[in-house]
Amino acid sequence: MPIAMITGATSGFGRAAARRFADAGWSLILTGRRQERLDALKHELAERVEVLTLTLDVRDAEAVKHAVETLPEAFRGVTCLVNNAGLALAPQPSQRVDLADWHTMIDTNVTGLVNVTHAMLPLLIATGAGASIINIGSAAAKWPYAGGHVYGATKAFVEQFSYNLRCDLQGTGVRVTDIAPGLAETEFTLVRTKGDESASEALYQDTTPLQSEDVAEQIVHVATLPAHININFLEIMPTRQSWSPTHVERD
Ligand SMILES: NC(=O)C1=CN([C@@H]2O[C@H](COP(=O)(O)OP(=O)(O)OC[C@H]3O[C@@H](n4cnc5c(N)ncnc54)[C@H](OP(=O)(O)O)[C@@H]3O)[C@@H](O)[C@H]2O)C=CC1
Ligand SMILES: O=CCS(=O)(=O)O
Repeated sequence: MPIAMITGATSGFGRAAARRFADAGWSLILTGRRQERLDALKHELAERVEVLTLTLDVRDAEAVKHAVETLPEAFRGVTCLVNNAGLALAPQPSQRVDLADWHTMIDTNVTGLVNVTHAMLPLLIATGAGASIINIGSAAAKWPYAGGHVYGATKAFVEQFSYNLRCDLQGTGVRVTDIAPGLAETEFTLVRTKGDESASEALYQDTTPLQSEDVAEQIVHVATLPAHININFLEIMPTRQSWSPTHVERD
């Protein structure tokens, strides 16, 4: 059976992708910091598929390296790495942001993603044809908005890193895709606002955001394409989201 390793499997897209991969019969390596959520997901899925959970903070390069190096033999033949763990913080304008929040986004969305990718490359290259790395970027990589500051910039990194990685991996059979969702209803806004449930509810109210399952469906679709096909970039928005005009300041 093919194996998917998913970072950030305790919530949102990552958890939905775990369920969707399980529907397709894939074995799973599920990671995140919240052990109890990993346990619950393993309990849910382990009757159907093989599941290994790793309590892991992607920002900790040594811990990531050690976890990958000590993967049990049965889980080393990874077919798909889903680099999904990530977050936004500080929805306020740059001039009112705590520097620590910018660092946390960079440490997670950029450093964490490269930590996991670097550790996993030998395994994915050993798998070869049909293997893939799916990086979860964001529409915020391309479309600026007030309060997007470092978050959008980290996702622009994810997009360009994905393309550059593709160049290096040419000839190995390993594919690379940046999936860039727009507005999606997960715990994302609760994290961004540090627990403001009313702000989270207000953002998704009276519209039709993407759901985790919509993004999970695309992740599994990309991972299960024939080995000769590489989707480079896949931006997904709700039908009810499009682009705003630029803002003009007036007296
Ligand atoms: N929702 C949206 O509108 C969009 C989200 N995205 C991106 O999708 C990805 C998933 O977000 P989403 O599902 O929406 O949000 P959630 O908050 O629901 O899930 C985020 C996941 O990331 C994990 N995570 C966060 N920090 C770390 C860390 N340091 N180490 C390990 N795992 C971590 C969390 O696990 P735990 O806390 O247990 O560690 C959790 O499982 C993110 O990269 C996000 O930027 C992109 C576009 C749109
Ligand atoms: O990546 C998340 C989507 S948005 O909140 O930046 O639009």
